[in-house]
Amino acid sequence: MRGGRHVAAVTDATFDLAAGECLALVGESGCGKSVLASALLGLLPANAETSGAALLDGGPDLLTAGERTLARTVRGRRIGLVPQSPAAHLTPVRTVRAQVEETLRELTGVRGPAVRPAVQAAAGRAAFPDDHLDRYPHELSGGLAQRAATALALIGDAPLLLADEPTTGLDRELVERTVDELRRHTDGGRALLIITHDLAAAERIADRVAVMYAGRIVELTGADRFFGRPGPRHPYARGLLEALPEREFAPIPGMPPELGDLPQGCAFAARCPRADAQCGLQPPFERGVACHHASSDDIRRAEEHADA
Ligand SMILES: Nc1ncnc2c1ncn2[C@@H]1O[C@H](COP(=O)(O)OP(=O)(O)OP(=O)(O)O)[C@@H](O)[C@H]1O
Ligand code: NI
Repeated sequence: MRGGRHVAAVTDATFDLAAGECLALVGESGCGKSVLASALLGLLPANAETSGAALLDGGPDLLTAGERTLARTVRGRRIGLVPQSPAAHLTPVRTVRAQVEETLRELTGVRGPAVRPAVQAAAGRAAFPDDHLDRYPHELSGGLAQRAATALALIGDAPLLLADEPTTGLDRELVERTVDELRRHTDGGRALLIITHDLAAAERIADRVAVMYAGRIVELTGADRFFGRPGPRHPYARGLLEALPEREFAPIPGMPPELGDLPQGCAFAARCPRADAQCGLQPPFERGVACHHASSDDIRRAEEHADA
């Protein structure tokens, strides 16, 4: 950034995603979720730098692949994207129908009289109403723009679908419908990375959950363990769950640190009830969690279970 300042938007993110699997990426606003997803598609802003590698099914490294490769063979075909701000990604001067038609022609080869029913089918997958297909993006509510973007992203049946907050602006019933449709995407061995603030949606859809905090994945675990027993091991991940209205409804005190000014050690220490001197060192990510106290927590929780 200006003045030589750097923002560590994503650091040491390591994960895999198997065919047929859904991974939910959660964490509070600004922790780097969208940057992580954008990096996989070569859609980072021009001032961004990456290192490391991202491999999809033996293809080229997505982080170093050229714009031509990404545009011709990756985006839409190998990796679908439901963008976080659909209104900004839809082409403003063309109707939803025109955009769905173009995507269908490009990705499925459908032609002639088959196009019209194919457009309706594609719209229907994302619960986009037929009678709004001839509208322009600016004529849509936020929720409808979201559904149009989801319909477009599903068309290619790409082996990997990235869905960045795909349920923003939808009511609960539509959230569940959308989430179930996205889950169906994983049938037949396709993978789904869903980014969401909505832990109920994550619980409904995910096989595994990755929790990000201040640019790092701090916990990565099975959804059953995360939402059920024994629960998350990282204090931040536990705090996220406890903040839910249907649980403790207790917000995590304090604010996340500035990504341009991160502490040396654990970035959550300043807000963490368990923090001690050890936390001045960056905890390694080991066995699914980055916390110096995770293993003592496991023991304590096991003891509590035994008592109960
Ligand atoms: N190219 C850039 N230059 C400067 N800062 C950037 C750049 N890209 C991302 N950031 C910063 O990195 C941080 C992470 O952003 P990101 O959009 O990934 O968060 P997020 O987890 O998706 O949040 P939200 O839940 O609000 O969508 C933000 O603070 C953002 O301002
Ligand atoms: Ni985001």
